[in-house]
Amino acid sequence: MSARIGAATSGVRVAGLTVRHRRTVALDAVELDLDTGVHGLLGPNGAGKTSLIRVLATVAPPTEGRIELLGLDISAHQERTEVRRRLGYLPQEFGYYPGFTVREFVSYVAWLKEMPAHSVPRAVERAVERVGLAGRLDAKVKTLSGGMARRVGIAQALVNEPDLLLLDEPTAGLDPEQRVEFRALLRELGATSTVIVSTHLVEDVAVACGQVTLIDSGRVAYRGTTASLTELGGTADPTASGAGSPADSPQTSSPSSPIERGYTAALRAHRDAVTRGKQ
Ligand SMILES: Nc1ncnc2c1ncn2[C@@H]1O[C@H](COP(=O)(O)OP(=O)(O)OP(=O)(O)O)[C@@H](O)[C@H]1O
Repeated sequence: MSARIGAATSGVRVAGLTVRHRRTVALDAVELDLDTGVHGLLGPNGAGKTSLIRVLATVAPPTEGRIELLGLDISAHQERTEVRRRLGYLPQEFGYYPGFTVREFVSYVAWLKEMPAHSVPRAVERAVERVGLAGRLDAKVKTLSGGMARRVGIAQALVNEPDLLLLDEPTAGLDPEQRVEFRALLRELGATSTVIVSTHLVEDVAVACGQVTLIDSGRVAYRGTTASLTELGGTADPTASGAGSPADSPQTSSPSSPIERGYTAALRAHRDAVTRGKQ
């Protein structure tokens, strides 16, 4: 049996994770250690967030590196199968059979997760209730609005009460009221599970996440608590132009909020260190 990265039986342990898409290095020797709680994954477009979530969801293999999820080594077939039963995953774009109702679609995912048949009907109703769609259980998914379909995507990720929940841009398309409710749901889930949320909305992180990981050009640029990133923003120069083009800035309703300044300051410090290292 291969040596373990850590002794923990929960959370995420990643060592030397590299992901290449042809010649593009999407992740470059990433080290991560995440435990129970809600973890925000931030970073500019193309930073490598989706590549990371896809590898953690076991839908894409790493090019190099070791990954332990819930104490299990996902390079081993049996352990990977066990992890898949216990994780929930919302991809950035998810597909469904057009003829499925919400109930049928979420039940289908429960079946894929090999949940005991007797527990499925109640689990499906509970997951759909949690995303505020109880009244639409028997509606066809294709008849729902984009935001509602996104919530169905969140429901399918929750149906097995996962120990590890991976959400790629879950709030994209949600209206403000739904976003507020969803962030409360995230906090509730993070009390007992490891939840990783990739988002462009700094408010998602500020309100729902205890910890932040900032990725830039495939590397971890910052790891810390949401409070420490906000604090970093409190000491940063609010007039500083930041880490680069406006596309580097996360979306926020308050462009000069302390956490956004913290994001920009952390990114700039990381890039300065990378430049110094090259000199
Ligand atoms: N299938 C692919 N083939 C080639 N390159 C890819 C592929 N998928 C991703 N990439 C590249 O890998 C890098 C990381 O992409 P990734 O989608 O992981 O970033 P991201 O942080 O999720 O971006 P965004 O915030 O825009 O969703 C980018 O340079 C991207 O162009």
